Amino acid sequence: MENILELRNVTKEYKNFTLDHVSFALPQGMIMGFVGENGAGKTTTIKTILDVVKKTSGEIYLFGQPIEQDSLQMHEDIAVVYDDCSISSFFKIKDVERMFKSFYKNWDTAKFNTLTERFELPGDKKISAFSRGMKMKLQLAIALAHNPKLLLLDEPTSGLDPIIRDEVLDMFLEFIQDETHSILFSSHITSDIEKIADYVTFIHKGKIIFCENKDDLLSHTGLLKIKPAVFEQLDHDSCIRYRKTLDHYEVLIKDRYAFQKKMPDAVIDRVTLDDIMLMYVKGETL
Ligand SMILES: Nc1ncnc2c1ncn2[C@@H]1O[C@H](COP(=O)(O)OP(=O)(O)OP(=O)(O)O)[C@@H](O)[C@H]1O
Repeated sequence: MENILELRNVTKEYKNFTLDHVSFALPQGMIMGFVGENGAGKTTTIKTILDVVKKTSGEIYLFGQPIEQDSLQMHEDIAVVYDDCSISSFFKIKDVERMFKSFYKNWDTAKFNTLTERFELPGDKKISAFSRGMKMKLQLAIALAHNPKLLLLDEPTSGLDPIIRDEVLDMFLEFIQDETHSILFSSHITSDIEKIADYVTFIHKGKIIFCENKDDLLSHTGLLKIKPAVFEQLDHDSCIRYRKTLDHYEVLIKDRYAFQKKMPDAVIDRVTLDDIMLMYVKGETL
């Protein structure tokens, strides 16, 4: 399987923040969820891929080729959606259509119209009168209407109500159906990532903590609650992080099936992405 996007040791140094040797690969036909707390470096990573932010060092490969500096802003095969809408607030939908039609060779007016209708975006209002959710839907319609191969989405579902969010997630799944399209999307709504992502990449303070197959991650990782006496005897290799509460310990277990064999009586709970992130950020290593 080819990688549609690959970052190798990408670094960006700001005064008070460093994107620190970020490496991960997104295979063709896959969706990668990009998670991390506020200020972890998700937007900076996405902007670095697009060369909107100049990387300090490292390599980025798109469609198997190293990216050419300054050539990406209007790349036909890439669409970007940021969490803030930069389209002129004086425009109406027909102006947006006219502008993007002139930018993109592969622009599909029929698709754009179908999407704006599906999203119930009003043709008679200026963008300035659009709600946050409406602006997000407009950006998604633009992104999908120029038939890109790679979608880079920064918080694409924030501000959308649950019904539209569900519809948008289904559209993302439709988008990758032919196995030649891929999506990298950052989100704080981890249930969205659990629902549609094939891979999860977790960034913390500018460093990649893991990039894993989502199903493997969620099925193998487990949460163990134990008394202090049992905690003292734990095999360190099985544990990722632990937290001490008033009367017991919570331990994030790397492979709950292997661990269960070693401790058949242990009760190991399934975890969510939120549990995993919380333990990595707040927990301690053994
Ligand atoms: N132009 C800039 N100059 C200096 N520092 C910056 C600049 N842009 C971003 N940063 C810093 O880089 C860090 C990472 O920011 P970034 O926006 O990438 O985080 P994020 O993971 O997308 O956060 P959020 O989830 O809140 O959107 C922050 O500390 C931010 O202040």
